[in-house]
Amino acid sequence: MSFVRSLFGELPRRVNSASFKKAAYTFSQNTSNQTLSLAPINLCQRFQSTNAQAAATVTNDDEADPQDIARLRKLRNIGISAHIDSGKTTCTERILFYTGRIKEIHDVRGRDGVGAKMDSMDLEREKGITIQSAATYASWGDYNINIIDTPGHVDFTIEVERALRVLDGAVMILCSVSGVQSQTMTVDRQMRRYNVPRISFVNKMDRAGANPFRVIDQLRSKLKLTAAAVQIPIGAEDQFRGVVDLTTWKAYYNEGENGEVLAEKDIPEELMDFATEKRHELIEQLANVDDEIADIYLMEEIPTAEQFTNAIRRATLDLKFTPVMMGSAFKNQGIQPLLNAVVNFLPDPTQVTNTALDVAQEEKPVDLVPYSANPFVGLAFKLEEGRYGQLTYMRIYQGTLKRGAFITNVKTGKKIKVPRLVRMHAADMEDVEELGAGEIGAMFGVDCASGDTFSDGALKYTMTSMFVPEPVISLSLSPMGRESPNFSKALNRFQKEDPTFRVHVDKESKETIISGMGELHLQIYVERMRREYNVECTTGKPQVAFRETITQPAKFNYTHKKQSGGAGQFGRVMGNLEPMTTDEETGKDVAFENRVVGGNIPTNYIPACEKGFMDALEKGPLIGHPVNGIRMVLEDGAAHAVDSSEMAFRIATKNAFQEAFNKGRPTILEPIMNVSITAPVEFQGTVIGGLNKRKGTIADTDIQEDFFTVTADVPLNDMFGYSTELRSATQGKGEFSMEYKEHQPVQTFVQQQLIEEYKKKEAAKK
Ligand SMILES: Nc1nc2c(ncn2[C@@H]2O[C@H](COP(=O)(O)OP(=O)(O)OP(=O)(O)O)[C@@H](O)[C@H]2O)c(=O)[nH]1
Repeated sequence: MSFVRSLFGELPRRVNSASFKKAAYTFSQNTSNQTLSLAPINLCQRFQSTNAQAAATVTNDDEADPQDIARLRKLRNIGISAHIDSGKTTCTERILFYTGRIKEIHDVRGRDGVGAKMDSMDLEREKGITIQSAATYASWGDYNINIIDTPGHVDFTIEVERALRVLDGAVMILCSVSGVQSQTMTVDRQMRRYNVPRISFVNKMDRAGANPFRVIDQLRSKLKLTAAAVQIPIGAEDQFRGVVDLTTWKAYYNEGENGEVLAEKDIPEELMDFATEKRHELIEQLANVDDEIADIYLMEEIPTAEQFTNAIRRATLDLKFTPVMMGSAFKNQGIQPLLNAVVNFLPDPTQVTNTALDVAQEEKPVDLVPYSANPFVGLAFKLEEGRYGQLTYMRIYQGTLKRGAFITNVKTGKKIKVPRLVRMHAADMEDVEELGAGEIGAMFGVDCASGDTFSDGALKYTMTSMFVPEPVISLSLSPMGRESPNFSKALNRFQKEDPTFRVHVDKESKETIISGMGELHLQIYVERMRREYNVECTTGKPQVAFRETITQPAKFNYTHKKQSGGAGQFGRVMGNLEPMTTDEETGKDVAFENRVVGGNIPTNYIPACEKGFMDALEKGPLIGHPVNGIRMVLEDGAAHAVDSSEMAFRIATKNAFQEAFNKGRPTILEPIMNVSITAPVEFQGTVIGGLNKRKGTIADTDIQEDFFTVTADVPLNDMFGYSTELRSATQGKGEFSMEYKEHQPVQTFVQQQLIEEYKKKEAAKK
């Protein structure tokens, strides 16, 4: 049973590929910076898809403003995702430097104490990790690139999800030594979920043990991607000096103090054989996914640079191929060629079909048509508390967003004026008058929740929601000293910003409980509470987010009666409790169904029964954790002409639920984490022994050079204190990461233990 739910379920977002053969790209080579500029093309086939037309006045290039088309062709919205510490922030920093957006390079945890530009939160700079994704844009040649730097730590997965939702393409960064790591797999799943075309960048080519071809093998074997190197390295490890581009058949070296000069030279003689072999491999891989290259391959010819580029672009957009680039961000190598790859191989906004649901037409899916002349539709994909109030990040899917214009929040129907519009550059911003279709920017002073869709007011479109994982851990939280209104203000703000961060007040203990994706996730909010809202808090012990459910159906027949003295109470409910799997369409795994006929329970009491059901879900009978995976079917009942009331039926249903629950072979579910550990091989036995002790199920082990990687499924409840154990078991040389996999029933004896503990706790309260 899956307990990961999306709010409204997912709609496919796909790259429109069917028409690529007809709408072939023609490239002309621009030798100065090696980017290939796109000549005008006719893409009219793309939007003659079945359901797109309603909202668009402009549906194809022939009708569109040529200037708008030219702007769109030169626009890229990309995300940079990877396993933690692979160098995303460092890469982004270099991109900003080479594109002239920043004048100096400041490294992550750099000695200059400035920190990377993209890590703008104090906490990020201190910890050297990226927590919030920051948006920025850069110009490369005459291309505009919007970049979202995403965090790598699993606790911040929602940030990655959000970024991928609104981006058209992505760069997946891998470490040349560690290759495909646990988080790479998470990112891979996310990219597949949102059909995001990607290029791969093997970073840290300067590190000892760097081997990009081993990484490519892993992309093929572990992620099942058709991947091939578009470059080969010149020199290795600390002798790494540049790359040979297999498509242009030239060598490129970064020269100058900060690698700002990209020198093009002939391929060194000693690399000719290897380059030829790898070019052959590239052709072979492309031939498998592209007809034009297949023909060339059969004729034993070598594609021209243009043929290569067109084919790589086609296959990448078609999600059939990932080109692999390589370099060292830290040593300023290979970043300009990566930028060229971004503009050459990743789609512009018109090449990605984004779908919305038309609320006015029973949520019929409609394709959005990204021309600026069309009616406005945009998605608020991220909120941030900025220096000047709430900052709302917006992706414009069609139409134009103008400062001073009125737009409507489709969910609430509220019309708002856009007071201020900016383009983001990490914590800095630039005011703009308008943003066209396909752009990403931010608005000030707009009250909304993350995930809200805005339109011109006439269109009632809602964009598909984002995949929101269930929280796995919770903490009790209370402000130290005097109550401050800032406490609840901060909690409200954080919940609006982050759907994986949840807050509720335990009805009995009156404690505020926060839940999220991991200890670090929650710690960061506690810390932000202190720094940004001046509220110091104490926290309870982290608790695993258990769930309760039943495994077999059970009948209920319950009468709530209090008819002696004063106003009486009477309500009788009869029916069934049933186990329920997640409904694919709604994403829900709890439901209340009313099948009462003949008015045995008057219809005006049915909502009260449903409320009683919702009350019961909050606190399960076994250990007081929320109940999931359950349907309550109300079939019959009875009411009393005088004594029945909403309250009586609400109580009756809640009690009926609890009674039936205990008859339905109830079970406790716990979050199982997918844990991945890497350490030197000499510690393999100890590490695996440790995992066994923690009830881990080993899924895979892999040895590379002197390191082994083991992945295992381990109950989160058994992972407390693991980082300390791993550190001492591996002399500080082991690393681990974990990601939520699913909720699964706990073992019988664990269930007994948990119930005993809960009973004791409850008894102590009395
Ligand atoms: N040797 C070497 N180190 C690098 C390279 N790129 C980044 N690093 C280092 O790797 C560490 C992590 O780099 P970041 O850029 O913070 O990585 P990140 O992926 O953004 O990290 P998170 O945001 O925390 O996930 C830093 O100490 C960098 O200096 C590289 O090309 N070579």
